[in-house]
Amino acid sequence: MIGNTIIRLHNVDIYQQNHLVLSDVNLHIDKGEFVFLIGQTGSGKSSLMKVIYGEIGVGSGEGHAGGFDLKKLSEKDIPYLRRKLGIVFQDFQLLTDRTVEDNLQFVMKATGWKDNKLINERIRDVLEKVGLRSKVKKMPHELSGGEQQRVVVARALLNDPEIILADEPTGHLDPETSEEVMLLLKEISRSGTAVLMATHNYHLIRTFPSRIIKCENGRVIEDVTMV
Ligand SMILES: Nc1ncnc2c1ncn2[C@@H]1O[C@H](COP(=O)(O)OP(=O)(O)OP(=O)(O)O)[C@@H](O)[C@H]1O
Repeated sequence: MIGNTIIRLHNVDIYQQNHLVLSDVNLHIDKGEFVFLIGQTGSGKSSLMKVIYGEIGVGSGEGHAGGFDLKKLSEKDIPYLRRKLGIVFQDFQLLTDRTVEDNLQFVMKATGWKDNKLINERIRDVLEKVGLRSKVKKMPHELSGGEQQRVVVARALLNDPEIILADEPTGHLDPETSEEVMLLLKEISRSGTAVLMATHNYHLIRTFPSRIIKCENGRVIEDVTMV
């Protein structure tokens, strides 16, 4: 991949089973960009993200993410691709039976970290970034919804990803807490990690003007202007 490009899809058709969800997708995301992904329910936002993290294959066209050629991706490449992507999805919440620290440690061990000293340092670094250093020993139920979501963002940052894929990260949060999480994601993009955030929350889109990509009628429209 050339220069600062993190994600590049060129003429890609995206299928769920045998159903063509999005055709002829062209998408380009650079280092440190913040991009909203919008579109009605069922328009293909999650499917697009699944292509980027290797859960749905690229058939026609070309796709690159985090330095990987998505067309040539093998099963054994997938964990390495995912280390370059931070994933913040609603169906990937914190494990409720262990502390914040143990949640983060669990992911690190699963992604190949071995040195306990480095693990502890990294956990404290990412919690510092999301403003939750003091909550390291707390159980998820001892945190507010917004704090839990910030821990999920911290977990996504553990492997210093090139991009965070966030699918409705504020879906369950009240307006004020949604803005807090949004500010955090914006700050993360300013520090160089791109963010692709699927949302239905037009208030956030108006409050935090950013580049917008839309899934509509089986197509991806790049650079939509909102009024
Ligand atoms: N596992 C699956 N098998 C078959 N079809 C699926 C599967 N997952 C999604 N689809 C279909 O693919 C289309 C796009 O779904 P997708 O989840 O990508 O939409 P979305 O824009 O993310 O929706 P939402 O805003 O509700 O999350 C829909 O028609 C959906 O029914």
